[in-house]
Amino acid sequence: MFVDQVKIKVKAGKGGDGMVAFRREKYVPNGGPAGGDGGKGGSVILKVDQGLRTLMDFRYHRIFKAKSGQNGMIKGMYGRGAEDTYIAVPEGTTVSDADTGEVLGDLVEAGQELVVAKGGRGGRGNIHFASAKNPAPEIAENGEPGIERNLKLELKVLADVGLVGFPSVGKSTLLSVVTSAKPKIAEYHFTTLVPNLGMVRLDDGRDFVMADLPGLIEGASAGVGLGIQFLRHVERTRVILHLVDMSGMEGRDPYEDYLKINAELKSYDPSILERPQIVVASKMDMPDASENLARFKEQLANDHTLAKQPEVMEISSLTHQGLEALMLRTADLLAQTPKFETVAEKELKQAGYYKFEADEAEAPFTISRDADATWILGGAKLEKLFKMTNLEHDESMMRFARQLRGMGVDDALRERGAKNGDLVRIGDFTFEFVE
Ligand SMILES: Nc1nc2c(ncn2[C@@H]2O[C@H](COP(=O)(O)OP(=O)(O)OP(=O)(O)O)[C@@H](O)[C@H]2O)c(=O)[nH]1
Repeated sequence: MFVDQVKIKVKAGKGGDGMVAFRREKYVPNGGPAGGDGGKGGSVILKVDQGLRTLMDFRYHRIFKAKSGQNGMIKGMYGRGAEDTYIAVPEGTTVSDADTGEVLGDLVEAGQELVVAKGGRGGRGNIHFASAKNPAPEIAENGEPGIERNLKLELKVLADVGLVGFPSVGKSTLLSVVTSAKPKIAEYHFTTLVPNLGMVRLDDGRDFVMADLPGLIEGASAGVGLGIQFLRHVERTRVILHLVDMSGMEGRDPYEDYLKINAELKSYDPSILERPQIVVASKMDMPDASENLARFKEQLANDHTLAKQPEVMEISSLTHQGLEALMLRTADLLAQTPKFETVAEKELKQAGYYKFEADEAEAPFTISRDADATWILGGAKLEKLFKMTNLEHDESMMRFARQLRGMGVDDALRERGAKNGDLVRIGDFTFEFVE
């Protein structure tokens, strides 16, 4: 419950290509190799931004690409590395690979970063391939391709403010008028079977997440009804708005209800009652409301069992009376109340749940055979090597052939029955097999 979820695509930048070039100096007809390396491609990095509370921004922006590195240049000059692309995510975002389901990490601290797609390494220029045997190599690597992956971001939205109160006191209605959430409202109890969550945005720029915690009835803390799930959520909220219906329509005693709800909260976790709580007198547009409220206040004042007198505010979600004042006051209380970790969060942290394994495991090469008898080579490592091969220079191609041999591709082909002159294909590039 309360999980905001979105799928995005990230693509890291390709490394810049290495260059094949030679020194051109006066009086030296054929200088040594002077092709520089390509710069590294930009990575895509997720970073916690504490100003964000939801994954809402991703509804409109789902594809993120980092820039490629610059190609190597003549005179041994390196290509410039591309800048990394940062994606701001809210605190508490869990990141997984949408295709494999593997969890890549939990972003739980301010400023925490997670590299989700590493930029490709720059290809080496021909400077690096010179040897005594081959002083003027026409070999250069292309840049390594950037990693591309589909990610699933999940956010267990933590409510800052919890609405509690008996069924039908007007919790969903209040939530719907002050937030963007649009809960169903109906005239029977337990309309809201899953907690509703909404974001309140104030004109002064402050915002907070408010949750309707319905189903809180007597016995909920003992596991009766749906209450217990919602009580668990209450645990996380920092400010509690306790709605008390002043209409008197349901023939209930508002003061009795108020005490019962507090007793439920207390038996679940006594510390909940120590958090700031505003008693919200609801449905103040109803004829008897003022009278009921006056009596309620009197009862409060005369109750000496209370540790302290609660703050009472009046609203009507129908006429919008008092709503703005209530939201401003709530934001003020939030600003004064520190965040705290729940027991579950502490346990997770102690278990060391940070993972940092965004690197792709490379599959070995694969061999298959086409209908026209062409051998097809595949596999992540092999395809990457191929992409990094500069096809314009025979020597670079020969280097690739050596790399394939080194990986055991030749042997594997021979084992499968490949003969001299058979066609072998990688991607859209075809060549002949030579034993
Ligand atoms: N007159 C009046 N009626 C209201 C007001 N707010 C809510 N109501 C009505 O009270 C009834 C119950 O409101 P809900 O918002 O569904 O109450 P709830 O506390 O969320 O109830 P549960 O989902 O059952 O826990 C509905 O018929 C609403 O139209 C108000 O400010 N004034």
